[in-house]
Amino acid sequence: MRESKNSYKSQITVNELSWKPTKDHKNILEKINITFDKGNIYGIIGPNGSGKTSFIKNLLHFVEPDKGNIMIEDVNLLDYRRKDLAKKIALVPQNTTMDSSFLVYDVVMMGRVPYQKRFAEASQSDIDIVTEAMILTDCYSFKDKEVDMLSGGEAQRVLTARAIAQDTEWLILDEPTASLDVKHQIELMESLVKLKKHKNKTIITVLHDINIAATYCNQIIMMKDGKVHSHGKTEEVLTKDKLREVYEINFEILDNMKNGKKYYIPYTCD
Ligand SMILES: Nc1ncnc2c1ncn2[C@@H]1O[C@H](COP(=O)(O)OP(=O)(O)OP(=O)(O)O)[C@@H](O)[C@H]1O
Repeated sequence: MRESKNSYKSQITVNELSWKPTKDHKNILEKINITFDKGNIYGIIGPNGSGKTSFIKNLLHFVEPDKGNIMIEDVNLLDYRRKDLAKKIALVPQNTTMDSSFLVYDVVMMGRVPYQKRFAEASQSDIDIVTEAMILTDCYSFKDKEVDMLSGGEAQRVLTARAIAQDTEWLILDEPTASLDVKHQIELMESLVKLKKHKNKTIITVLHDINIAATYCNQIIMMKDGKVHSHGKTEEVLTKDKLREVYEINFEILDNMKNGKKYYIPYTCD
């Protein structure tokens, strides 16, 4: 891993990032410039096909930029060894079905692989971290179930527990609430707030639900057509004008008396 000459920064910096899946394809991501600072919960929002998942794939080095770069704490993402990157950033993927007969407990324990020597048994610390991650995501009661027997929402919680067990400073989630019932949506988002507050994690999460983003994220990145349309503090980004420009629909914005945040109601003109 090559260190840059600059002073150490606790940031992920995305510089002029452009990406296309093949040489002849048009750009899916276009000149993205953004800095993620530690200690925040970032919500990435935007319409279908605006490039949110493609952006995340670049952040995790699943694909490589065509132009620009991504620096993680002053080191180019492309220079990280896979195992070192797995100790820095964990991912909760979108809608993954787990087609195997592994037990829930074993899948969550896979989050500890970057820290374990080959063929070594789990340490007491691994077991404690895995247990804590399962309790936080409400998976402990079905830890001995086979994962291919789980409902979509249960599977999503197991994958979240596995990412938490990876114990990284950065946690990236792609639509983590998509298949969860309303109670588990709230519980998952509250567990992310706890991870930020008590374990010093920085969260970057793709969300479709603007009200969930408004309630739990203190920073928003709003994408449209492969570009960052606007980014910054949640209430400064989630304005009627900006939301209309991006989603092509109107929004009524109310005060949410329960939590002091805003509440967003979409509506059409006719
Ligand atoms: N490997 C690929 N080959 C061709 N097109 C791709 C590829 N990956 C993404 N795209 C296209 O890039 C665009 C952005 O896709 P992406 O999945 O990043 O959007 P998204 O904002 O995450 O969408 P959604 O909200 O529907 O999940 C889409 O039009 C998609 O079809």
